[in-house]
Amino acid sequence: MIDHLLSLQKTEPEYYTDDIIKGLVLVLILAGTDTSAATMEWAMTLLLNHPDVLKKAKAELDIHVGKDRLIEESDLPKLRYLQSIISETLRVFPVAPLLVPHMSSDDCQVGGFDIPGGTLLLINAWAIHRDPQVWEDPTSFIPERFENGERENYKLIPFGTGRRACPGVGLAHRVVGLALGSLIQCYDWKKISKTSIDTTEGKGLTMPKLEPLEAMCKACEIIKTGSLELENNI
Ligand code: HEM
Repeated sequence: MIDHLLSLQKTEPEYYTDDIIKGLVLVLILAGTDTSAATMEWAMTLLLNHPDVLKKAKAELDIHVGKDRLIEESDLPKLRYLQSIISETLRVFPVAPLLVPHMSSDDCQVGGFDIPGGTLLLINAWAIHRDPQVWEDPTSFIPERFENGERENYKLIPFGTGRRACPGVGLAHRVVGLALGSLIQCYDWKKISKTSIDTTEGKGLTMPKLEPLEAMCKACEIIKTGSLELENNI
């Protein structure tokens, strides 16, 4: 991407100054890292609290990737259950619960309410995702709900919607999918205590867990075979 911006600098130097390029790269790092990392932490927490879901995800990986090689980005479209886990995690714990503030550029109507131009608008995605009139059993973690086509627009908006929606949505799904898939494929996971892991939300720009996740893991055989395979390919 930096290559692309630098080549644009050659054709439009008055716009693509070093400062603009630095700003673009900075915003991608700021908007893309904590959000993806926090989503991973919530996903692992939910999986540890729902071992049946974790087992089903591992079985899906066994079927579509196998035990002889590590998961690759190209496997992701086949891993529908893993994708449902990510969607369900983002539904229950959207890491940008109020999206980002928007301002109406003109007088408009939203949901029957008259909004004057210049009004600051906040969208409570967290509340929409947990609204019992919109979702059945909204506080439960049920990735299966997405297997039945539960994907209507405006019900699930962890990335916002419309022309100011998150431009990193595709990258986020790939990064979280690959990282989460790798953690599930390569390790056997366990909680550190018998009780459920606390899922209280803390405060922060991207909604963190109040208590950072602690868990135990044991490396699986695939770590050895997968690393050997990687070494041979280098
Ligand atoms: C799980 C991961 C992520 C979540 C939940 C997330 C969520 C969001 C949300 C809610 C917004 C505001 C949308 C709105 O205004 O209504 C946003 C904006 C944005 N995101 Fe993401 N994001 C994620 C990952 C990423 C990644 C990986 C990148 C790029 C590397 C990225 C880049 C951006 C940028 C540049 C904006 C500002 C867009 C604009 O104002 O036009 N995000 N994101």
